[in-house]
Amino acid sequence: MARIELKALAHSYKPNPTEPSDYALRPMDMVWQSGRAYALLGPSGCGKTTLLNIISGLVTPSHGQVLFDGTDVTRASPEQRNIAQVFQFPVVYDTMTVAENLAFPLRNRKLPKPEIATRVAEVAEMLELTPVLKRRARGLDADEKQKISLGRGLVRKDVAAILFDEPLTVIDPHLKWQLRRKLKEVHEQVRTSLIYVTHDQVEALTFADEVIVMYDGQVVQIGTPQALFERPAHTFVGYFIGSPGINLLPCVVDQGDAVVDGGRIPLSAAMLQGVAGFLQGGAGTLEIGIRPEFLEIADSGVPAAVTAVDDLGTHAIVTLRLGSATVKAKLGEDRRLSGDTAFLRFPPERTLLYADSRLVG
Ligand SMILES: Nc1ncnc2c1ncn2[C@@H]1O[C@H](COP(=O)(O)OP(=O)(O)OP(=O)(O)O)[C@@H](O)[C@H]1O
Repeated sequence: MARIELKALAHSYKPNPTEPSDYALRPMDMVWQSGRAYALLGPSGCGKTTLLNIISGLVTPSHGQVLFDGTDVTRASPEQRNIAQVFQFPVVYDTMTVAENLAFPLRNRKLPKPEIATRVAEVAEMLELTPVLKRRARGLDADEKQKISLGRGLVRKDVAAILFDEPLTVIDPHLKWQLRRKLKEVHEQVRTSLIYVTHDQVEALTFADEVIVMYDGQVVQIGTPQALFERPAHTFVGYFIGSPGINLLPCVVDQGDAVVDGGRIPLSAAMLQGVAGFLQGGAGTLEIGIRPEFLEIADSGVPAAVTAVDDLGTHAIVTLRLGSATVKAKLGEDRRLSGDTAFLRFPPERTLLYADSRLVG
């Protein structure tokens, strides 16, 4: 397995890019540590597949370098980089048995037969394919075929990294959860470097040691699932991760408070210090961010009109109107609301400030 480094990497599919919007990937520097599981998360079109294909060698970047353990592989093929890949749709040989399919990458590398047999048995066991090992792939359903693809990705121990491009898309929803857990377990056993592309936050958060969130051709945050939830570095991360997403309220800063439409929210010294330079610039957008989980309904505070309460059994989502903005609060089942007006408290340690979409302080 390899430590993967991207140096001043950018990519445009256009021959003469000039505008930032001409780039599928904007300039980035990044290090992927050996042996970790990364999820590449973002909406459709943000550049995930382009980045994955640059790491694998299927696409040569228009700018910058890719290094594997310090060696420049920018122009090397996937075979030369020693990468295993699992795609969205199963890649299996229908006329071969499941065991032959799993053995294929090892036979290609001319491993001794006993070693191949042992490894195939191990991987089949991990993915619960043992009962069908002797069956031809042709007769199997899409779920089992994709498990074979996953197995072929996992079977070689000597790969630099295994790259997955939305591998669970074709899998039946009730099996997805199980396979995701399985992949995590397998990773804990093999500790190969894994990069897993998905647009599904649950998939990313349950699978990865670290999640890389992409938006509009840029990496906007790299962090543990907890960090992405508690301190989104960009408003997009706050909105994309969590359900419902983060509340964002346009504000101005006045005498140490954020003034929102409807009330004042005290800011910490660190936030005020962080935002000072931005305020001197005089232009741009400031927003208060708070997760629905952390917004409190108290006996006093910023008044807001309750517009809806959705009782979801274990908790309720309360929708409130604050000036011209709408906010949501997640309440435990022990909390009850009385009346049409609620008072909102913004706990300082949970309240975030964003300047032009970037976290301040
Ligand atoms: N071969 C190509 N030629 C030209 N433009 C491309 C090509 N492949 C991707 N793009 C463009 O590059 C941008 C990033 O696409 P990419 O497929 O990397 O995003 P993604 O995040 O993987 O999206 P999805 O989840 O839909 O696959 C998009 O605007 C897309 O239209």
